[in-house]
Amino acid sequence: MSEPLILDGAATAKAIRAEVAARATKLKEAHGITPGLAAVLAGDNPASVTYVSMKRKACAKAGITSFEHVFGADATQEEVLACIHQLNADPNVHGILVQHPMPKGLDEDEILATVDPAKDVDGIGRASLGDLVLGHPSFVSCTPQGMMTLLKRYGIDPAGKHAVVIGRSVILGKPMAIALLNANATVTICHSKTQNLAELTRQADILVAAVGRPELITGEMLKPGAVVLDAGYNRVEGRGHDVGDCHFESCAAVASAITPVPGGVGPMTIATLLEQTVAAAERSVGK
Ligand SMILES: Nc1nc2c(c(=O)[nH]1)N[C@@H](CN(C=O)c1ccc(C(=O)N[C@@H](CCC(=O)O)C(=O)O)cc1)CN2
Repeated sequence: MSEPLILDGAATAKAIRAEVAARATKLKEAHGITPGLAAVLAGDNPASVTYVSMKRKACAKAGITSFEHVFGADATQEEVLACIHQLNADPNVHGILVQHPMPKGLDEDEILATVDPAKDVDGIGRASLGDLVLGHPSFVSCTPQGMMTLLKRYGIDPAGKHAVVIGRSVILGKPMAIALLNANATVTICHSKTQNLAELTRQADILVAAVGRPELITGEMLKPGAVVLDAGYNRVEGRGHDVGDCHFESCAAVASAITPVPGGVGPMTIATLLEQTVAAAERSVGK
């Protein structure tokens, strides 16, 4: 097999962030508004703290104002819901993101369902997920939408292909499977109770790994020429960077195209969040 095409999420995200910045400037000039994104973080999960900080920095570079609401791990449901209601009513906030996962004592589903769907730029509230299933225009969960954008920008059309999605989380696996279905792929979803995983992954023209298990997928589990999208972001002790769900070297030896970790799907997540925030701000002025 020849060298695979590297689906360069870092470079693609950079281009998207420049487009977002231009749209933010235009909004400011034409309507006097600056897009605003509010992040709600509860608890002290170090990865979540890092991701919120990455989002803050990306907003600053794109001309988006960021607001942060940080709660301790002992925050009550009522406190967080009151914050969401306040953000829903704030005209300077066009997008709200609730950093996942919330601490155990909080009902994340209810918190997400309280976000105004017009501001659900993270795309994981009930209304947004419902719209995705119904095929209505909606904000889509940022990682799946980022992967769909990556496929599009590299000219890879899922129509008629067999896509196998490993993982069924609300944030990744389920919305990715629906997005691929909406793009006319034939979709199989695998999860922890799936029997004979490798038998199914070997049938995939497009394989999406979104399971949170470092290097679970190896080259021998792939069909030669498969397109591999690795949405894993596992922290593994002794490795200086996040580790994907796919074993990169063995998968790259078989795949026709593959996302690296880091530098693949991760940067597309944040670029999509910015893109959906600026879109929410544009909609607020009727654009
Ligand atoms: N409310 C949300 N919570 C979570 C989401 C989400 O989209 N919305 N996704 C993940 C984590 N995440 C953003 O929150 C995220 C993960 C990874 C990256 C990223 O760019 N990773 C880099 C590597 C970074 C590093 O090693 O320092 C990469 O892959 O190149 C961005 C965002 C869970 N929670």
